[in-house]
Amino acid sequence: MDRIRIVGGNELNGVIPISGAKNAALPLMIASLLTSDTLTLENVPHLADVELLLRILGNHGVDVSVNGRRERQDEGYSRTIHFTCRTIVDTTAPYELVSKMRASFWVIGPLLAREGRARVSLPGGCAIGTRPVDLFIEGLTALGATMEIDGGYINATAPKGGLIGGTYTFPKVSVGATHVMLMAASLARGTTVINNAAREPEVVDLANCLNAMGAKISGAGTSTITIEGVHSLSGARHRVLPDRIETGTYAMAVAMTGGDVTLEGTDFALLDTALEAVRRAGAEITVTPSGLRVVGHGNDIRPVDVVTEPYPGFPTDLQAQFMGLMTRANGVSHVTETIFENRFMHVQELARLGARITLSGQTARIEGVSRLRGAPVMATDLRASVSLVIAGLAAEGETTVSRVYHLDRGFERLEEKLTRCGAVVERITD
Ligand SMILES: CC(=O)N[C@H]1[C@@H](OP(=O)(O)OP(=O)(O)OC[C@H]2O[C@@H](n3ccc(=O)[nH]c3=O)[C@H](O)[C@@H]2O)O[C@H](CO)[C@@H](O)[C@@H]1O
Ligand SMILES: C=C(OP(=O)(O)O)C(=O)O
Repeated sequence: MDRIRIVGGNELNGVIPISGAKNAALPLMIASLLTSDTLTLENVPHLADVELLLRILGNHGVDVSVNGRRERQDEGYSRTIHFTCRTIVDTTAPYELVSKMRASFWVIGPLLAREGRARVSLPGGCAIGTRPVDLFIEGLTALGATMEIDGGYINATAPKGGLIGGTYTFPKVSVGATHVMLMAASLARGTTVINNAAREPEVVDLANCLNAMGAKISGAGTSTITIEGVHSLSGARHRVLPDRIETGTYAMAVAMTGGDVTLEGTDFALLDTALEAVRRAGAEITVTPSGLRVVGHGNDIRPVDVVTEPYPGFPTDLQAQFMGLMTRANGVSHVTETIFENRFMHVQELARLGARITLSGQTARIEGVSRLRGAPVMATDLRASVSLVIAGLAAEGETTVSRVYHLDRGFERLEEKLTRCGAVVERITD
């Protein structure tokens, strides 16, 4: 199993190109199930989750072609992929595939809308929380579907003639269930209104793509989304938006190590709450014509309290990284996690590097230390693993991060991007 070896202590200086967003690419790829025409997605990141979803979509009958053209001649980071699903050949999403990645459950929306039925395995248990699917069941039921659980699967059936527009008010904000409602309601008969919808930029990206395919969605990015169902959707060409979580992660890395890095191809507005927190911690962040410039001062990090919230609040997917940054602050900070009940597994690993963190319920109290020391640590989930990388970059000596497959789910060419900015980071394949 691969490990990442880091020798800490270097500043980061240079340019980091930001990839297309994993969390936008996944629902966009799933939207290809809604049409028999070709959906072309540009800027699709090369990640383990994307590769797995390509397999899952292939299972349903999606024909995939990657045109191989490198959009960045020198880097080859993003790809343009064409998805064509002339007919859905299988409406079952099996346990073996769905249990590996939660987002694959979202195929339930397009399968149900286009074929009138879907049998989709319940997603696997995930380390960061229980992550139930009750909101998907309630939401699709509001569109007239019958939803039954049988042998670990959800059997979803649309009424004769297809899904029917309806009104659904989410009792709790859910990104994935909002994606699924957008896709399902686009092909329903009549108008659907979703209240308390997720407002994440990835939801807006999906709605923009669906509209380019002929859907009639308004209000994406606000809490109330209205979808007028259409009879069919066509193909489209759409560019995946930049990865705000990758952007924030590298901004926090620079704030921690010190240095001067331009994050290319990204947009401050996608994550202003998180970047304001990094500014308050002492880094200078300016908007440039090509993205963002982050200047960090390493040893002069101020303590900042954050609370995770649905967008536009501080993202849970940057909580671990921010905690990593706070381990070296000049004082005490607090990080409160309100989205997932078990998203503090990085705490005990950061402690191996010398961090002083105590947990009380959903709040971590972090007492900044003047230095961290390298150690072997274990990645427990995607964002936790990158928080260990960030801390390792600022620690004295050598850190090895095991279980790197978590990192490969969501960070494209991480070691290459960091090495180009002066870090000592390498992958060790045993
Ligand atoms: C691939 C992808 O885009 N993943 C993101 C997506 O996950 P995902 O879409 O799975 O997260 P949700 O927004 O659905 O989850 C938010 C909260 O709602 C709960 N919930 C959700 C559905 C449901 O039926 N019942 C229920 O109780 C969850 O357990 C969680 O506590 O949004 C999360 C919150 O921003 C991010 O951390 C993930 O990176
Ligand atoms: C939690 C994440 O992904 P997933 O929802 O696929 O588990 C994430 O991207 O941080």
